[in-house]
Amino acid sequence: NLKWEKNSLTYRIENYTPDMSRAEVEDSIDKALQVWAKVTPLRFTKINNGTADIMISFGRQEHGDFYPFDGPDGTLAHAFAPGPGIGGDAHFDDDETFTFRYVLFMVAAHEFGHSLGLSHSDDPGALMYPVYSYRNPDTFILPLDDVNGIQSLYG
Ligand SMILES: CC(C)C[C@H](C(=O)NO)C(=O)N[C@@H](CC(=O)O)C(=O)NCc1ccccc1
Ligand SMILES: [Ca+2]
Ligand SMILES: [Zn+2]
Ligand SMILES: [Zn+2]
Repeated sequence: NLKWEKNSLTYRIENYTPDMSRAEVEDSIDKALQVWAKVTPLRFTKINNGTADIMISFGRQEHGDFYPFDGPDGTLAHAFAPGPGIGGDAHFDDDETFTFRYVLFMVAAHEFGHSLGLSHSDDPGALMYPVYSYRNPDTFILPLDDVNGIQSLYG
């Protein structure tokens, strides 16, 4: 598992989805990062220009890397393991509707698990389980499998 060799990470939201207001997108992203910050020494700082460790963007189909998206459903997003350049970046498929069908907070929390070095879990209750399942963002508690995973890297 590749991991970040520093606890203070920057992130930048490069563009927004038309599905939600900018404030809602920023709030979802912030809350998704706090899920991981709560159980590690990691701290996240938002920057509004320049290159951040975790660059966050919405795109559809071919969007500049070798992993084109696939239209509605299927792949919802992908993120790259810790490292320079594209490492840590998270891309969200803008052909998804990130409000009703898929809650951005849930997808982002999962993607940031990858951005921090986690791969998929075979525990169906885990956030890092490969398939999306809705959980209420206001009452969401990071499952133990994910806590163990992230603390094995940054604990
Ligand atoms: C092979 C990768 C690129 C599949 C991709 C993924 O896992 N991204 O992290 C993805 O979008 N997976 C779908 C499920 C699938 O394509 O079968 C998904 O729901 N990912 C978002 C997710 C998964 C679990 C919890 C919350 C969100
Ligand atoms: Ca898709
Ligand atoms: Zn991409
Ligand atoms: Zn995933």
